[in-house]
Amino acid sequence: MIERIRDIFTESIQTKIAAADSLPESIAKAGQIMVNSLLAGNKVLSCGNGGSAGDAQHFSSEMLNRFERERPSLPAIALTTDTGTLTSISNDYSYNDVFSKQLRALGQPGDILLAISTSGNSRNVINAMETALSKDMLIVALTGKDGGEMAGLMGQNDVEIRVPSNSTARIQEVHLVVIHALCDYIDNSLFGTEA
Ligand SMILES: O=C(CO)[C@@H](O)[C@H](O)[C@H](O)[C@H](O)COP(=O)(O)O
Ligand SMILES: [Zn+2]
Repeated sequence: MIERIRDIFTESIQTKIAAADSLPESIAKAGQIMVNSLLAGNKVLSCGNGGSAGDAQHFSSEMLNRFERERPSLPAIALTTDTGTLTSISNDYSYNDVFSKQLRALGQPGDILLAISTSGNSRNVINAMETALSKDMLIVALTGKDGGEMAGLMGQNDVEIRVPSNSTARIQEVHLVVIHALCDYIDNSLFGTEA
């Protein structure tokens, strides 16, 4: 068991090293479209299932509260948090609609959808992306594996950040680093560079 535990750390580190090689350009592009959207008075809406729901909320907390420095609150909404809305949309329509139905009400042209799925194949996240496209929002997709169906839905100005791994857990671990890198990009762009 000790060896298994060591292997988990080693795999996580190796996945992060591979991601440090392949992802910085797409993370910078995603950070810049988020900055442009925030400067235009827009916001970031985030969604995902399971561990990715936690990631969606982690991102919105860092926007609404703070990341690593004192600065004004930034506008973000996690679509994963309102149990009344989530249960009633699932009950009356379908779990596939839980994010897209909220987005139809809350999404504005120029807003960003942060769509998080390790497989790229979660139907409710895909439906949210289709709604975002129909509302002239931009999409930042955090994916893994082969990008799934989500990879085929990206518009010209959208950004997919695909973690080079086939393991859901390892992909999630890198998604968290990506989220922190996006927060760092946003804070440094909007409020000045910090060491
Ligand atoms: O956290 C984990 C496993 O590490 C799970 O909760 C995982 O997030 C769930 O199986 C999700 O439903 C997977 O969805 P997705 O990442 O493929 O979109
Ligand atoms: Zn997990």
